[in-house]
Amino acid sequence: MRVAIDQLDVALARPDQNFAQVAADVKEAAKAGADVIVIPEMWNTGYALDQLGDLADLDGQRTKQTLARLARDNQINIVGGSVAIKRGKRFYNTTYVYDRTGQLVGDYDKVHLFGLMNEGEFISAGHAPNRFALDGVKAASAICYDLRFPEWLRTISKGGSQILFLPAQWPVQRIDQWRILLQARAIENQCFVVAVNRVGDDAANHFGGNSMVIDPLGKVLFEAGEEQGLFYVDIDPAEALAIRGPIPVFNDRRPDLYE
Ligand SMILES: O=C(O)CCC(=O)C(=O)O
Repeated sequence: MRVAIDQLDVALARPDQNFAQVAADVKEAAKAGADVIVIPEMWNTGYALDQLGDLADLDGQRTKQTLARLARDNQINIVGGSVAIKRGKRFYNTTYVYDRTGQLVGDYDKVHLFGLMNEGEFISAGHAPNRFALDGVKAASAICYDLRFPEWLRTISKGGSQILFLPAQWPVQRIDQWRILLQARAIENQCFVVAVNRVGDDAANHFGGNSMVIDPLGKVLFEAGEEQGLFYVDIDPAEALAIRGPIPVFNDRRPDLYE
């Protein structure tokens, strides 16, 4: 499976510019033979939280139409990062996943909201996991701060997930924690981790990229630098299944003791 990492710079409060960038990147990734492209967190608006009333995507309609068409026209699976949407009277930080036929196969509202960026004052939390399959490969996804909650990533990885996708806007000053947490989640859940962070700045933060692909033994297969770009990594998702035989941590769990 060829994974395209779309380490883009999100233009704050400029959805039109960001939609154009994502469309160009999806087309380029498909031309390069990628099977799936992964986009960062909140790529439509950035963390323009106080402007969501004007900027959030109503029911995710624009995002869903755009990603469905891009997936189908370019025959590529899309893990659509996340976007700011409005549903009813509330705002959410939401992922949409499309397969290469243009079918919506997964959606997810970020479960753990990040107080340090005042996210919970503006956005409502989700309650449900996002598990899906792309080309027959089982996968799950979460968003940014969710990474700090091993219980949640264990929960969503149950059921044989071979890849965990994690779109993010993770500031540069905590990038050392990002690396260690991503490796730990890969090892403990015996799955590939594909984590895609943005680059650039908003009013409060500098984002350093460092998007990563990690194998189920915790080995770093790829780590980007700070530059904006599309990066490609080939992985074999069957490796996640192979290592579960000798060390069957999912079977050896003792939920009677800790759940
Ligand atoms: O946990 C962190 O350090 C970063 C989290 C974050 O930036 C987010 O969830 O948007």
